[in-house]
Amino acid sequence: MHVKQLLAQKLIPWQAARHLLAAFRYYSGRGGAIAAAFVTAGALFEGAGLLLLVPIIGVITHAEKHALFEEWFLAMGLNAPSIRLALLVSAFAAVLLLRSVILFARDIQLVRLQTGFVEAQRNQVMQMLAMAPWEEVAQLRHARVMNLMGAEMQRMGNSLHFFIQGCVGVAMLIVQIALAFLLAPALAASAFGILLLGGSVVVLGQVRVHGIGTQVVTAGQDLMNSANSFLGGLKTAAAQGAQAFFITEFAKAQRNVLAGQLRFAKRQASGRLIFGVAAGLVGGAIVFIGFTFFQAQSAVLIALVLIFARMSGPALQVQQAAQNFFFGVAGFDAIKELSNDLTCVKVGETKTEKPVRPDGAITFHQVTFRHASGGGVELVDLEIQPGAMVGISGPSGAGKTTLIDLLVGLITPQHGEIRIGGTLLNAASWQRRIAYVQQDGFLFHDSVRRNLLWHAPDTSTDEIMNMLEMLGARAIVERLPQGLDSIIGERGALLSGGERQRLGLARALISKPTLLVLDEATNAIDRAGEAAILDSLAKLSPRPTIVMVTHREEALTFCNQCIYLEAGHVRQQHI
Ligand SMILES: Nc1ncnc2c1ncn2[C@@H]1O[C@H](COP(=O)(O)OP(=O)(O)OP(=O)(O)O)[C@@H](O)[C@H]1O
Repeated sequence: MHVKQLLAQKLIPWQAARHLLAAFRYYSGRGGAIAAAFVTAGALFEGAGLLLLVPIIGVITHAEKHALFEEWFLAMGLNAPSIRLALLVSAFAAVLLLRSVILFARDIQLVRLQTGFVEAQRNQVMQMLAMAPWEEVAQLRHARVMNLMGAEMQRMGNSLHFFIQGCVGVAMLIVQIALAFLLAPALAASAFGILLLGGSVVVLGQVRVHGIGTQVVTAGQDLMNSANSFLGGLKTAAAQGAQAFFITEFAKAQRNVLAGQLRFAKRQASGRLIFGVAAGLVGGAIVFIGFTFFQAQSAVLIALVLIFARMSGPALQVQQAAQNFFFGVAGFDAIKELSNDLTCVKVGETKTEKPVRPDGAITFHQVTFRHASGGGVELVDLEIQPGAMVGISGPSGAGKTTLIDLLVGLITPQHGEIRIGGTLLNAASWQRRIAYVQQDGFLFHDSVRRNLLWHAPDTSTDEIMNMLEMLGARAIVERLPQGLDSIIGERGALLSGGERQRLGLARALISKPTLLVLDEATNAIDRAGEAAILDSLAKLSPRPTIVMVTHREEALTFCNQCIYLEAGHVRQQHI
């Protein structure tokens, strides 16, 4: 009834566990078979060591001889106890040595598999995120991804670690049980009867921890979200003296994580307590039942007590492993959930495409794209000639960014079509010729040089400096302590907004794009500076096609095609 109830209520996540183990088996392949061989060998050597204890105790206590070894000793003509003991102890030491070597190799192989699997999962998620359609990625909470890549991956790794430990424990138990039956079948059977009865109830009651695991996943995401918001809004909060809000939010999220972890730790500790008590009771029961009902030989009785005492280790290991495994499976659930939310595109599907050379015009024919919110663009007709400088303007929410996203292939038209030189836009090949600069740029915590060469690693220092000169950024870089090799902080935090935008533009131009897209990419630069940059862009020869979104009238004077959008429709177009 108890088991049925657990299955019906899905308190134990069998399916998630099966998925995790299937993924692990697929990953580990031959390495898994090697690990299994080590685990088995380790358990067998452990058993061999225990088995040797019986004659050793027999010789030491001058007790009854055990038939298993006695026949062998007689056949070899070995009768002196000291010789027998020397032989047995040497064999015991050799077995222990071999066992230690096997356990060493086993542990290394298991850690290799476990960490390798986590690494493979991380790479897979990264690839999934990088290749998924932009509309889907745009909806993801960053905190969810960060929490998944850090804490949940770690927990999934732990879950596997404990699964492996559980397998090791089971292998040890099987050998020890076999040994107990070999030595005294009837006595071992009665001891196991007691053990199985109590053990199954305890184990099933104790592994119901998946709910706690899921609670910790949610709490972890909240914690990460809180930390993200804190870092993002720190300057605003500091300027307004509102840091207390972030601190309270963070503390609340942290309390939830701790509460989940504490609940789990309590469950674990109670499991250990129950096992401690049970182990003592079983040991006592063996001695009592063995002596009273089975008149067991003392050497066998001592060996059995030793075996059972040793079994409590692996048995506890199995129980705790099951708990930790199901607790950590929630981490794998979170990864699966993310992959369900994203459309998977294989890397191979895109890499083979040749970059498109848009010798002809870019044409939009009756293009419509509506976001889930209802905003977007509708029935847009456009033609952009190669080398044109196009300005897109319109009020906030008019659909300018949506139009740009369609142009660069981040989203696909729900109606109508976009053609490049007469061929339907193929995002994978088209995007390799595009440089896209946003308002807030995309600078990472690294040197100026590495930020600029992100897309064109072979560019020479001279070329970089010329480009910076053209964009009025040479002096900015020369002022920095290590010039091009100066670190510019997280998202370029050590530079001004205008300086960041100039570097963003430099990076775009260094990649020599066919289409340069500027989404309010110069709005933080003073008007004179912006005019100088746009003038330089207009004079580029050969000039890429430039499409820029801007709110500034002056910027539009540099364009030879202006598109005015309103409520998702092209209202005016001047060529
Ligand atoms: N990912 C999205 N999901 C849902 N709605 C969106 C999404 N992106 C944009 N929208 C909505 O679509 C409309 C057009 O947005 P878009 O970003 O294209 O406007 P915009 O002209 O670039 O505005 P702004 O000048 O303020 O940047 C807006 O109403 C916006 O709320």
